[in-house]
Amino acid sequence: MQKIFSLEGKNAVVVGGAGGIGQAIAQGLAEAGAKVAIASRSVDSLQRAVLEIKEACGLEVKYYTVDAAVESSVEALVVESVKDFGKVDILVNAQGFNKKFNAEDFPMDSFKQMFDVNVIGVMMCCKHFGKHMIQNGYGKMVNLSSVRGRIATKGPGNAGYCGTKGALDMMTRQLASEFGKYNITVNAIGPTITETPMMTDILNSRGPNARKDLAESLPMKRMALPTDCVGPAIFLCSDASGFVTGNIIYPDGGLTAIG
Ligand SMILES: NC(=O)C1=CN([C@@H]2O[C@H](COP(=O)(O)OP(=O)(O)OC[C@H]3O[C@@H](n4cnc5c(N)ncnc54)[C@H](O)[C@@H]3O)[C@@H](O)[C@H]2O)C=CC1
Ligand SMILES: O=C(O)C(=O)C[C@H](O)C(=O)CO
Repeated sequence: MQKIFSLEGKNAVVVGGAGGIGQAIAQGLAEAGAKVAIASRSVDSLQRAVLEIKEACGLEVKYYTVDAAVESSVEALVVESVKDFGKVDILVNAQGFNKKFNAEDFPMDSFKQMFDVNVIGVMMCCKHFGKHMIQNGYGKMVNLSSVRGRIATKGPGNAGYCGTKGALDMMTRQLASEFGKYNITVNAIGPTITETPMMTDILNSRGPNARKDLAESLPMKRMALPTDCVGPAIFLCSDASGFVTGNIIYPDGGLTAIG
């Protein structure tokens, strides 16, 4: 691997790293040379992910439990990971979920829960890891947004999710604006629908042709995989992106080009 893409000597925490896109990114960062920890709510899923990463690439990753929607839990994650690693250079926020309801029936508690995790949870991680990175004079933050932060769905149900990802995009730009002077970059990755646990039920509910139709609708004529986010993540976590901040990269098979 070219040296500017190497993550040797860097320590990374991937929140929401026990499955789906976060787990793929955690493995990718480890393979690029970083020491990696994944953080999520369930010990079982964390231990399963640690094992899967070890089996896939032979590398060990640490794990921490965190509820990223609870500020004291995020503060504890920062304290623990800094104690274990000495410093944290890279933060990936891959936590998030989607609950779909028609707008006219949207239960407001579900709407708020999405904001608690997808926006406020990300802000709390950027805030508390940000304090630590400011002291270190170095940091790379990557937030998992979505094409849904930029283009709405044709069908109903996504008012809450689109709202959270649009807010996340703008928050990412503002954090980039504030943290730039501390040598901290803040960027986002905006995938299109990707085959992960978050999307399984949604895709199954759309019938047997859902995946084929989805693939056909994209210029690149295939469905997105969690690994499609790995290259963008390594770029945004490495010195290769030294002067890139406040940006969103779309591993979307061309959807936003035609959307
Ligand atoms: N799968 C997809 O089609 C797309 C996903 N995304 C975004 O990518 C990110 C990852 O999504 P997926 O891998 O698909 O989902 P996933 O459900 O496979 O993974 C999300 C992870 O976040 C964790 N998490 C949720 N709430 C948390 C909390 N309060 N504290 C700590 N961890 C929490 C979950 O336990 C899970 O491990 C999310 O932000 C999602 O919105 C964006 C575009 C497309
Ligand atoms: O686009 C949809 O339909 C969705 O369900 C949104 C997904 O949850 C998503 O994250 C696509 O980016």
